[in-house]
Amino acid sequence: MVISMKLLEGKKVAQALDETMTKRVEELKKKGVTPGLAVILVGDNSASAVYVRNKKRRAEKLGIDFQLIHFDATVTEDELLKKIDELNHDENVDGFIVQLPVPDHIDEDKVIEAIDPRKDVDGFTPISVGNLWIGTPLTKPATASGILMMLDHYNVDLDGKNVVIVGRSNIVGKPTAALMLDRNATVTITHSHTKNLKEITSKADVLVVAIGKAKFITKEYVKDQAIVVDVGMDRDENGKLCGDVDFDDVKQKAAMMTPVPGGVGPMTITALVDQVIELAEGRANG
Ligand SMILES: Nc1nc(=O)c2c([nH]1)NC[C@@H]1CN(c3ccc(C(=O)N[C@@H](CCC(=O)O)C(=O)O)cc3)C=[N+]21
Repeated sequence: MVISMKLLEGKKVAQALDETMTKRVEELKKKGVTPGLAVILVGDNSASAVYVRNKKRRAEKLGIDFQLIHFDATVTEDELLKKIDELNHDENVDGFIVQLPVPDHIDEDKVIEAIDPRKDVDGFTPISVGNLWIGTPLTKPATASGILMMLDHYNVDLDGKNVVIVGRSNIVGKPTAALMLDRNATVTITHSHTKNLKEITSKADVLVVAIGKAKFITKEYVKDQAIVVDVGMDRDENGKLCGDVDFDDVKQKAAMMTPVPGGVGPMTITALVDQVIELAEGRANG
């Protein structure tokens, strides 16, 4: 059997987009503005540490001023809120994020609500979410935005397409639905209580999977010649990084697919730094 599936290589797309973003940063620096990104990391979740390291590497490669604020897992909610208030008022920080998850003794909603929506480069505050859904986004959640940037790069037209999203999280499923609706796709969000999941996913022209279950999606879930976007960051039975999609099984059927790693992950970071540069451009233009 000949497999003609096209790989959606997020890593390569990210590298290509880095070139234009580097030029934008250079232009800003000529105007005396250096884009600033800060990341607050609480505790030492090893996956978070890897993601944050990747963000730092990409930001610095582009000439963005990157600041990591690393708190011990025992930090109090008040100390964290104080730091957020400081960053809200720091003129050199165009945007910042609080890397999730935060430890259980900290109220995640309270922390997110404390972020100034104008600096919310994650797009997680209630104001940001509201603006996203009425079609006037201030900022866009990075993973959702990164997926769109990647599909655009490969000229995937979403207009009128049947999109099925597996997973209803605030950080991936819901914002991806909002952005794809805006592109005139017909969007269905499925989740752990969905009945007959296979029947629904196998009608998808574009299937986006963000459930955090290693290799859950096998070819029975996928329509012939579908486009499959895998947001999972899981570990397989050998401890190796893999996605929510059983890549080797599904590749016989899909027209296009993202690998893990090297797919959505690098695009998430691209979307984040793009957002920071955009805010800095707003600052430079008064
Ligand atoms: N406030 C907040 N904002 C986020 O955007 C956010 C977050 N919290 N918490 C966790 C998720 C996850 N996330 C990833 C970022 C980069 C990779 C990434 O670089 N992945 C590489 C490989 C990573 C590895 O080697 O483990 C790849 O797919 O090729 C993955 C996942 C951002 N998230």
